[in-house]
Amino acid sequence: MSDFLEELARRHQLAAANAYPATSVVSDFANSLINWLFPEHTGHVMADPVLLKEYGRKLEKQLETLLLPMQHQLPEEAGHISRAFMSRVPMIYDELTKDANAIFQGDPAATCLYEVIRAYPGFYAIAFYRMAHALYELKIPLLPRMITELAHARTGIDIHPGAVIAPFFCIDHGTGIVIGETTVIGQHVKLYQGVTLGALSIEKTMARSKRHPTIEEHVVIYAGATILGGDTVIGHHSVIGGNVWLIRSVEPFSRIYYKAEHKYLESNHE
Ligand SMILES: CC(=O)OC[C@H](N)C(=O)O
Repeated sequence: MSDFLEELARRHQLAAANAYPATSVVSDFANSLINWLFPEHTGHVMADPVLLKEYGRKLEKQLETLLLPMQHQLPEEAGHISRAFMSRVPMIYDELTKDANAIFQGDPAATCLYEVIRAYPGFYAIAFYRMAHALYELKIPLLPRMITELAHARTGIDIHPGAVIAPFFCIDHGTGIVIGETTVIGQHVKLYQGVTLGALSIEKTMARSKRHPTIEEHVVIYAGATILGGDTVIGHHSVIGGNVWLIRSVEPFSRIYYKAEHKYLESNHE
């Protein structure tokens, strides 16, 4: 056998030893959970409380089955983690209800909550993030990242499951938003498309440090702003303008705007 094929054989053996669930199985679980909590999302309604309870049990079993192949990498037994996750679901629901309301209140174009839940990419990305964050806190490897990447692929909104985001989080439009692993966001924060809450390009050895900014409550960040660094704190009630590049902290109630160096040229030609 050629060296190349031997190399591939080693890779496949290693992959078999690190058995993670198929992406489609993870996607099915994540979407089923959202539909259980918010039937508006797909329109698949289960009004009977008995059915709802059964569905909850089914989801718990589904998560346990999904975790079983990776049991040797889990801090606790798959069934225990699955139960622990399901006990957190009411809190996830509460936070998502607040997020949906914040999106509805924050966007004059939203006609009703149903529209936000059914059609808004921001709601979908936050829902997947909140689910992934709960699994991340339970120290489950890879799975949380798979879940946020499903939302990233669908919405263009990239939220790392490690970020800590308080409720009443509003994302309007959202395409191109990036929120890094150690970001902290307070209540009632609103982000527009293309915002990056990121890290400076630093050594891999700094991986466990706080690398991403802290955004205090009631901050609005307009399209295309880039805010970087673990020591960067955006004080509460600040407004950060579009295309701003910020790698330092700003006081509460700040107004930070991008000042163009070149004026637009106006043509007099007809
Ligand atoms: C969001 C971002 O800029 O992240 C940079 C890099 N992935 C890190 O986590 O440090």
